[in-house]
Amino acid sequence: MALCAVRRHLLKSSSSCCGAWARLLQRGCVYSSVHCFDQGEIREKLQAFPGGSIDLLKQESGIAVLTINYPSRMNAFSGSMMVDLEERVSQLESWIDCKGLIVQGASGTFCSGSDLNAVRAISNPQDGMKMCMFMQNALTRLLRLPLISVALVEGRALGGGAELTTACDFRLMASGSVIQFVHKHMGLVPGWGGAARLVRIVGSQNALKLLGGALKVDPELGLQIGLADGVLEVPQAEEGAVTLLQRAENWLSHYTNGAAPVVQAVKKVVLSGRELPLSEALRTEKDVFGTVWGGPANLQALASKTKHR
Ligand SMILES: CC[C@@H](C(=O)O)C(=O)SCCNC(=O)CCNC(=O)[C@H](O)C(C)(C)COP(=O)(O)OP(=O)(O)OC[C@H]1O[C@@H](n2cnc3c(N)ncnc32)[C@H](O)[C@@H]1OP(=O)(O)O
Repeated sequence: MALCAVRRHLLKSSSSCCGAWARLLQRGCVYSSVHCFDQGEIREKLQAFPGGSIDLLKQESGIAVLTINYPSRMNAFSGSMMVDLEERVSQLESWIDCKGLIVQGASGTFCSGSDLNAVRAISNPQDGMKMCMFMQNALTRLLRLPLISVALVEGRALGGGAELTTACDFRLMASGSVIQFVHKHMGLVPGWGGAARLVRIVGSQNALKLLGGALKVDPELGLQIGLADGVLEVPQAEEGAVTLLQRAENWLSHYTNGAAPVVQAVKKVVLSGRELPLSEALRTEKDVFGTVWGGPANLQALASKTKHR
């Protein structure tokens, strides 16, 4: 699959100082034409299943909010929403000032996975695999964005919705929420990359239990096994109360405060440490270090001569 223009730009700009990072970005597309994957063909097929939207709000603060918006279907992913998601990820890849991202569902629930009406219509193996490859590409690129992302789980995250939570760096669960990999109940396993990412988050033993038992993960269990990074109380719906989203932004701000290039560099070095072989990860770290050493934030910190406690 030809790299989109923005990733070509990123590769060009980053390859000059960060060849390994460029290779990691290039890996952003798990599937390409060499895997008989035709992005245009599957996009067209998915567009045939309309409904809902994926809304993106980019804020001055450098924190964006991505909303899975199909309340009448408990925020299930229609085909056109899968295409929307890929387009929003492309927009985020070209957002130079990005620092953080909160992924949420509309109307008090997260996401109930694929739209079962669409699933029934593309239930043949070929189309199902193409949908999986499309979503694996999109969610891998989401996880590899040079920003710090949080899935804000309110209500239920089921099936592909549970997989979407694993494509974020962190998961915040609202009181009473549930993350459930229901795939086994449907005679399936995750297909959007959720199993591969879940093993890396909670370990293979816990992943086997969550998938094998289609266990309901509530906030307490989520914290216990490391799937949840925090629990947020659902605020009373009274005038002026701090909203759940504001609480999530406050939580995220502890990791995204500071200059955008530095926050982006933090994610890049962690990402390469997690995904690249050690020598390549070290070279990437050196290259990324070179992009911030002597940069505005570094020079300002040195000039301030404040003693950091
Ligand atoms: C790779 C993974 C991917 C795949 O294999 O393709 C999947 O994700 S498969 C889908 C996995 N998800 C599910 O199986 C969840 C199905 N939904 C439910 O279990 C329930 O709807 C709920 C989410 C637990 C909510 O239950 P409840 O509060 O009782 O509400 P309703 O069931 O009445 O739902 C309201 C409304 O929403 C429609 N809905 C809900 N989920 C989906 C969905 N995934 N696809 C399509 N439509 C969905 C539901 O049909 C209701 O609509 P109406 O009947 O028209 O009111």
